[in-house]
Amino acid sequence: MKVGVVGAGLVGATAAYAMTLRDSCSELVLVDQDGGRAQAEAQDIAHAAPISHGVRVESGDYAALEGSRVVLVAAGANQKPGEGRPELLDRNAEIFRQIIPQVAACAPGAVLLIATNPVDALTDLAVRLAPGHAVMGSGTVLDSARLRWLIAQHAGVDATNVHGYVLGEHGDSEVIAWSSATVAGLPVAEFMAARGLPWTPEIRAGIEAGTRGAAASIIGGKRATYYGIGAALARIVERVLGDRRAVLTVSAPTPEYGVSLSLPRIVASGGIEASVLPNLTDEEKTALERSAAVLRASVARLGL
Ligand SMILES: NC(=O)C1=CN([C@@H]2O[C@H](COP(=O)(O)OP(=O)(O)OC[C@H]3O[C@@H](n4cnc5c(N)ncnc54)[C@H](O)[C@@H]3O)[C@@H](O)[C@H]2O)C=CC1
Ligand SMILES: CC(=O)C(=O)O
Repeated sequence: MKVGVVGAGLVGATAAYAMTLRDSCSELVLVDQDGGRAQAEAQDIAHAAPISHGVRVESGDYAALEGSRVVLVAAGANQKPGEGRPELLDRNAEIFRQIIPQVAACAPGAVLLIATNPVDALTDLAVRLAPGHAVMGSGTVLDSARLRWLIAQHAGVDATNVHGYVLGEHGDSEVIAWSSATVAGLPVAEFMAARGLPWTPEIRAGIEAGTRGAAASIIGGKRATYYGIGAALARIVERVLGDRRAVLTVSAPTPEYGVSLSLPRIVASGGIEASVLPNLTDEEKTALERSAAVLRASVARLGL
């Protein structure tokens, strides 16, 4: 159960660390254009192996990806404070044109998991650059976790007992599917009423803003986000390796919308087995159309 990580920066290394501590795989290989960094990160993470699950952690070149069941791609520029994800598109697309064909050649049969931003457009690009590979982007798995955490904070319950999906773009146009969000199996408003907790349009708007603005807020404070995404990536990898058929809001080409975006998807060993569109209100459907239009414009810039 070998996993490759291309891009051993904050996100790639944190995901590798999360996979090591969670026993997500048996072997990890870190690849980066900065070979010294990949080697140092692999060594540092490997020191956690004897006191966790014994995962073998190494660094290498592209050829070392051979035999990987999943290759996580987290190489490329991240946002500076005040910068948006779309501003990374041209720089990171150029990097993808260099690295994805090498990944595809060296790890035939691997599922490619894209984390680099803007993740939806780069998922579309990776699909074109790695024909025959199953490709998915981390999409709104992180945003859905942020939403669930914020609702849980207000509801006063364990965040794992909150369910809810963020759909569409991993970015400003993302859609919070309130109509299908639940706490302890109840629609959010019903749970709050049952517990005597306030649930006003202002509280809901605050949770939406907290979900959508989380990355900017964290980047403003410490220049990058990596723990939440590291855990999200480890979770996705585990679900693929274990053929778990977990429902995760990963990003993938979506014919109905003509672009890669996030919907709840059943994730199995071969990648995405099926997509499930929750029942949406008319307002949510319109917002999802709008999000898809934003993404189509972004992909058009790449000439795809
Ligand atoms: N999908 C999501 O939810 C999230 C995505 N990200 C994205 O992940 C990406 C990585 O972010 P960080 O790890 O913080 O950046 P970082 O700067 O810490 O790491 C990036 C790594 O990519 C490597 N790299 C650059 N060009 C390369 C090439 N041609 N070949 C191989 N390696 C190359 C660099 O040497 C560096 O080690 C960014 O695009 C960021 O926006 C970050 C957080 C969440
Ligand atoms: C950086 C980024 O995409 C995030 O933390 O959501």
